[in-house]
Amino acid sequence: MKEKPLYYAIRKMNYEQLDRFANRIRKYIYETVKKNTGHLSSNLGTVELTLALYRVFDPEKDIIIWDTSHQAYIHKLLTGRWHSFSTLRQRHGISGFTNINESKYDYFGAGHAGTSVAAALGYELGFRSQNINKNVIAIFGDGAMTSGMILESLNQLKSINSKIKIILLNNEMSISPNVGALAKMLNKIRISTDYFSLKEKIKVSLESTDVGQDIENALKKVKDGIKHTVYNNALGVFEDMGIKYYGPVDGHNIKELEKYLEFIKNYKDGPCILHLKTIKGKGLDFAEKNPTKFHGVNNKKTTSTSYSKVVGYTLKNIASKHNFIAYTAAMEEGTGLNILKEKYPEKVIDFGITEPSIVTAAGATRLAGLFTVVDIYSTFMQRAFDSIIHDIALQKIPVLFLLDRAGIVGEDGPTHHGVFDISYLRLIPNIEILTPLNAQDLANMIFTSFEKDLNKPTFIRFPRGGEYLNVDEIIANLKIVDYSWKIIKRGNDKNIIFVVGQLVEEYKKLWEELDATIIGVRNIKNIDEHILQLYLKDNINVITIEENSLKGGFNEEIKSYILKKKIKCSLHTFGIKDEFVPQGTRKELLNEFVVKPDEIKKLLYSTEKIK
Ligand SMILES: Cc1ncc(C[n+]2csc(CCOP(=O)(O)OP(=O)(O)O)c2C)c(N)n1
Ligand SMILES: CC(=O)[C@@H](O)[C@H](O)COP(=O)(O)O
Ligand SMILES: [Mg+2]
Repeated sequence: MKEKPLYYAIRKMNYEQLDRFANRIRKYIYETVKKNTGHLSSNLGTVELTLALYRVFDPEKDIIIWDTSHQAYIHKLLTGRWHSFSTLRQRHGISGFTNINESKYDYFGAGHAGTSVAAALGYELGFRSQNINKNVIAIFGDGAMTSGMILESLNQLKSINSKIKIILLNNEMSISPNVGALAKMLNKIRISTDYFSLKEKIKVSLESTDVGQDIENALKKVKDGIKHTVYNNALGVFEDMGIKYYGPVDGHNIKELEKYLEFIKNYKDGPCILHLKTIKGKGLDFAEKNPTKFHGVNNKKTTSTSYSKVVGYTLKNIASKHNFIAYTAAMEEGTGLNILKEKYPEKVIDFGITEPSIVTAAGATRLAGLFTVVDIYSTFMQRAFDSIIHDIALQKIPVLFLLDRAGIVGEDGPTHHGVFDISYLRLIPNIEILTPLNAQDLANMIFTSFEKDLNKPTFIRFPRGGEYLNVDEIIANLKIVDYSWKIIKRGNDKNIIFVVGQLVEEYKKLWEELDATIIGVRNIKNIDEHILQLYLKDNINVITIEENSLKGGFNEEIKSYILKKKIKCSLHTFGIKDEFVPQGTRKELLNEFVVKPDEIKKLLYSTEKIK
């Protein structure tokens, strides 16, 4: 049943009622993400803004574009998804991000950071050519602001005579604290305005005394200094680009927000930006104190050790012996590099959400003579495709790439599944793609890369998830390994199953059940000719299973080998068809879209299995 949007109702509320409603929203979001997983701190920081925004602007007519959109839950609640929000991030439920197929109020889908201003510009240019007059608003965080895409788009505003309205959410945080000069500049403005409100308070209580007067005078001098150096810088950056600057404004004061939103609504001379000071995690004490921990809430009470942690501990161990730099793109915690950083802060470099720049920089770091690691989620590495080809592979620079979250990620859904990397890497010459079979194998491959050094760019891909293991044992058992494929189980040689990477571990019970020979694939580009010669024969059933798109995937290596050698066998390929995988739990999606245990069994045990 279609729900009535709530944004009409909030226009009738007084400020007291709005405050109460804001609390109710916070509670609902918290209860939902606790149950379903999801993004907490960022949404707690946009409650008042979204309420004020939909009292001043009209989501029916005005084009409102949320960057990344992990903070757009309140937008969803107000635009007809209050009840269905209980299905957030579940299979067939409401997406954790904006999605144009979910609601007409979601004007642009997102999930990856930095696209909002480009999308706003595109809308504006499209409307302009059709003489349609609409407000177009882009909302992005201070973390997203430092991504190349936002900066490239801001650079265009004045020259195309844009009138878009920008809202900048400045909470000093990406997932971890923000990095870079722009973040520093914004933070300075926050401090200066905090100073102004502090000054007002002091003034009231001390004004009447002589001491009070002295402090007041001293503060005035400081204020003038700050005003000059800080405010001018802030205005400078935006206004020099031709963007009218308003702010900074308390992003949690609805009345104040409305006043400034009216300003930007009525500003018609060009592009403008409203700078808001927000608090990540606002309203829930534990989230305000630890916004990074509550950026993403995971409901799984698991004691397994994530592959990211295995990476962190392995690198930490290696760091006692090897000099190197590990680059991250704003994902220190997610990638486990925080573990390395605790002991070796100088070895971890966070450039923020700048994946292409990081890959290029890493190539040059390696040319400068230092072993270099780049640790980026598979889905975000898509942004760096040209850097990989043009800057790394073409020059054959031996950087070690760790592709975290390669495969199905689960509830984040189609924007975040890392199911294209085998395809987008397989076509690039000069590189190695490794697919460890389990946590120990992952640690060993990293260890080997350092001990033997690399002779070409090397990508190690591993999924979201982990194993029940003791990290100390993994570290104690580190050893140099080769990258050949492994016979996991010798069974019926008429059924040969090639399983790529960690699926060997995750589905080990299934492999035990099957009447088949199971081969663990640990290297995608250098196929193991020895194994293929031994096992691929006429009149057998061959199955490949990979957590990647079938187009361009590992299966194509086997297919071309079979064709080249003219082997007369049947080949069945399991992996992702030509489609985007929806959201759901990792397990349900793996069973439905990748491994499909029932189909495999049917294939092996059907009488017509060999064609
Ligand atoms: C291209 C890309 N890289 C990395 C991420 C992971 N990521 C999601 S949200 C986020 C932090 C964004 O910070 P900000 O825009 O300031 O939003 P906040 O959470 O602080 O409200 C990051 C790094 C992403 N979504 N897209
Ligand atoms: C919004 C975004 O891109 C990230 O916050 C992502 O949801 C992180 O997911 P992990 O929990 O896998 O680190
Ligand atoms: Mg932020």
